[in-house]
Amino acid sequence: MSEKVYSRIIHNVVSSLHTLGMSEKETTELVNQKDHVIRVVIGADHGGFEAKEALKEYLTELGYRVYDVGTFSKERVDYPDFAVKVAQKVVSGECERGIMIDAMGIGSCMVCNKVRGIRAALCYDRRSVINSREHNNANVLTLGALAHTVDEICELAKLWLETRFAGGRHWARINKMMAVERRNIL
Ligand SMILES: O=C[C@H](O)[C@H](O)[C@H](O)COP(=O)(O)O
Repeated sequence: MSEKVYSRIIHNVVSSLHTLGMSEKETTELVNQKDHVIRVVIGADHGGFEAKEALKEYLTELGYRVYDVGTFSKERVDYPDFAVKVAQKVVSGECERGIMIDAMGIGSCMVCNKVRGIRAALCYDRRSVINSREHNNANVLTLGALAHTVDEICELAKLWLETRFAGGRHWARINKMMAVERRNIL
């Protein structure tokens, strides 16, 4: 079985267990087991290019398998072209998480959240990073290169990748959030 298919099955099974009545503690423990991040997809527009290059090196040194979907120069590009690639790698199960950097992080967040299955969070400090993982189970992080130094971007990305979903009361909210998405599709 391919890693992609396996990831999708695990995700669906864990989500269903809570819905079917598994206790919060058991579900959270199971989520934490599967919440181990190995593969991270990163992307950027021209504004985030330099930060993305530094982040790629940093995350690789930390031991992550990093997939870079571009952009690959400072030439002006359109952030939706890269944000959607990041989002697709996450929903396909090829990567557990995605990080997208543009000038302010806003446009990329908007694009990623239009892809079914994505919970993208534009974060701006350690507290928002932790909240986006513990409460919102964000699977894509967007950051603004103009809002941070490269070192800050690396630090925020590391914290985000290491912070686990808290489960518990947040499960019901995530399920309601995803139900909104399903209703919009129908
Ligand atoms: O939210 C969008 C991002 O901040 C973009 O990086 C930004 O709009 C790009 O603008 P410009 O083409 O002026 O560099």
